[in-house]
Amino acid sequence: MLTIIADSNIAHLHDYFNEQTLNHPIQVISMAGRDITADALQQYQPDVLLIRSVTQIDAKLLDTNQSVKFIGSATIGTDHVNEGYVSLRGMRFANAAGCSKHSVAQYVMSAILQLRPEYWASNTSQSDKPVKLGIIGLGNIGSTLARYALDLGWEVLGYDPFQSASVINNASVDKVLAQSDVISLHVPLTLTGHSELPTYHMIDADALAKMPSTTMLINTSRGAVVSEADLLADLNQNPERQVVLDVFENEPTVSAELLDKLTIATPHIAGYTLEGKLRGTQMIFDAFVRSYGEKGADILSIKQTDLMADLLPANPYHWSQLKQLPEKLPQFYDIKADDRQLRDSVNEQAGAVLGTDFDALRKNYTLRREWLFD
Ligand SMILES: NC(=O)C1=CN([C@@H]2O[C@H](COP(=O)(O)OP(=O)(O)OC[C@H]3O[C@@H](n4cnc5c(N)ncnc54)[C@H](O)[C@@H]3O)[C@@H](O)[C@H]2O)C=CC1
Ligand SMILES: O=C(O)C(=O)[C@H](O)COP(=O)(O)O
Repeated sequence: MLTIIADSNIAHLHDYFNEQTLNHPIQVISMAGRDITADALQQYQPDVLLIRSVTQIDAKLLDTNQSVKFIGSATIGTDHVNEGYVSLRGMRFANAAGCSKHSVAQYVMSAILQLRPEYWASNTSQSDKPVKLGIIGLGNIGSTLARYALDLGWEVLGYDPFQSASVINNASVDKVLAQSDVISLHVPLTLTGHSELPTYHMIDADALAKMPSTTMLINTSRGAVVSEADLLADLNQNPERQVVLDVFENEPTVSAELLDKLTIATPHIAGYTLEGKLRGTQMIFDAFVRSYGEKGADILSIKQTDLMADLLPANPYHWSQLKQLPEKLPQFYDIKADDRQLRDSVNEQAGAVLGTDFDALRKNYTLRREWLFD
């Protein structure tokens, strides 16, 4: 019997991980990601952990455990996982790189075009001053976002010191900060000692001072990439600055003082489309199958399966159609509705959105559809 502990927010968990798909006796225990603790591991002795971003994988969770062999995170980000520790313990780890890259890029485009609809027409062929979109981090999401921007004829100013120079990786960080109309952050959260150029607080008072107050800032990466204290000070000085946050430094708690000053704020749902979440599950399922396959039939005999196509209903959302009819944007994605829900969740007494309410918004989120980029 194979025992799996899984975050109950993993989309279609039981469609993927069951005795038919795995051709093996299993028990799947699903629980809130924050409840996957050392005590839970002690109680169930799982072979496999399937998590999302809210479960910290570290010595505190695993030091006393000897049963876990595979950990799969159905997320792009891995800052919640101490990969060095996992590897030292001989456990295998997989994430879902790129799973929601279009979803996040579409969230960013929705935010920009909702706030500045005139940008639909502001392209290199129709204007001598096209929109300049600054992108920091040009991996899966940043480079996908660049494709949407270039498709609208915008200019991309991109900065990623770990990628080769290219048509989109074409600027210094200072140039991105000083010359962009909009800056969107797509870096992993990295800390001093773990990266040559850590991203923790990369947007601080110095960086904000380099950005004209007309520059919009969008953060969908991780909250701590932006210093919230410095952002608050900047917004007090430049109340006209438009700031869009999907992630927060003290997540799942969000300060009402900051929320009041943001133009759009959403509860970490930029990647929450049906496709984005399902792809995340498919990717960790595939990694699990590969991982156990390598260990040979003595552990499991697993049938390969690709359920995603079967589980997805027909998709009526085409980027090419939206470009023809920009007024349909709220039907494609009504970002303001997500913003309202977060603001309605403020607990006035606490002066904040409480963690439990933030988590509930995410758990009960109606997954959007990812537009077809054709
Ligand atoms: N809000 C949401 O719902 C979601 C948020 N995310 C976040 O977005 C992040 C980025 O995702 P991907 O693009 O798929 O990751 P990725 O790993 O494909 O790309 C990240 C890029 O950032 C670059 N980078 C690293 N340090 C940098 C620095 N100091 N300055 C500039 N660039 C730097 C890397 O070279 C890499 O090319 C994830 O790590 C995750 O934290 C991901 C999915 C959904
Ligand atoms: O993939 C990532 O990285 C993300 O930020 C996820 O979309 C976050 O979703 P949860 O794992 O917190 O459900």
